[in-house]
Amino acid sequence: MLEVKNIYFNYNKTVVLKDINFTVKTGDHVSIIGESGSGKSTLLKLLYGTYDLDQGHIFWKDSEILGPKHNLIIGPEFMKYVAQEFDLMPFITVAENIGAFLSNFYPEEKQERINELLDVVELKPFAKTKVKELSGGQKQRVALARAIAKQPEIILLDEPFSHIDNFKKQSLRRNLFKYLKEKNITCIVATHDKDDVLSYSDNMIVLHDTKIIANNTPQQLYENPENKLIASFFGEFNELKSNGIVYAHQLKVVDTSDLKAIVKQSYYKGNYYLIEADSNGETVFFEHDIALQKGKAIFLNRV
Ligand SMILES: Nc1ncnc2c1ncn2[C@@H]1O[C@H](COP(=O)(O)OP(=O)(O)OP(=O)(O)O)[C@@H](O)[C@H]1O
Repeated sequence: MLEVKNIYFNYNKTVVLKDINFTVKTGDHVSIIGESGSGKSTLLKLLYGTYDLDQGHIFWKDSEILGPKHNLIIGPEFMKYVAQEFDLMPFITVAENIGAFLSNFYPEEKQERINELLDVVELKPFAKTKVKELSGGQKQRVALARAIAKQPEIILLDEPFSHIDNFKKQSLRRNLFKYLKEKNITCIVATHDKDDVLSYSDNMIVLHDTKIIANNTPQQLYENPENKLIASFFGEFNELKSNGIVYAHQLKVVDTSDLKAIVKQSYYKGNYYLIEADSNGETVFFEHDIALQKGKAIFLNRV
């Protein structure tokens, strides 16, 4: 189990994290979300022992994770951290990068392991390509494969798919999170993407204004968003005087209701339209299967 107890941290006297407490069970996946600058990357770096804490303690099982004042080498053996700027060796191949920290003692097993990892990140065709010739997204995939090569007990991922196109992202996300679950590797992901969270995280931690403002299952937070920050992470929403926070897909056009609105704009979204409307000076968003004429009066109800 990972235990984070009452940690405080500042950069040059600017407090970034205050009174942070949470635990993660072995094998669980937890995502950390929050606005840009809310301290997600800093928290991952603290979990890795990159900096000394101002206060508090971090434990993985019985080992305390300590910063550079106490350790010559940053990052404990059982933990891997994939930063936003991945640190690869550009002049050697993809396969060599992935195998760089694997033992040469059993060459056949080493090759098998590299092949397995190339499959997880879908880079088999690039095994012999030099890393300097890869795109940003391909490099990110090499960094992910290298991080899991020696099977850590816990992995910290900072925006792991940020450089990867949508076409590859879906399958890579499935492969990677499935692989980590199968191997019982605890995983902490800092992300802006709800798709990293909804299907794959056991818990979701929300950072805001130096503190944790929510820590619950993604389903619980999605279904009962306590505030606008949480709702906005999941999608387009409204804060209605009568109904509180309501997602756009929860409002439907009906024959009559107390919520009257005038259509302002229809946005094509593929399998639906997002409609922007005005209700007594308040902007309301809802989803509809066809575009609606600007100026049309409609009534909405929460479904
Ligand atoms: N090395 C540093 N020195 C000083 N301040 C820093 C340093 N790194 C980050 N900060 C500041 O600490 C705050 C938190 O930054 P952090 O990178 O942890 O946020 P984040 O939530 O990961 O943001 P993003 O989503 O944009 O990656 C920001 O205000 C940032 O400017």
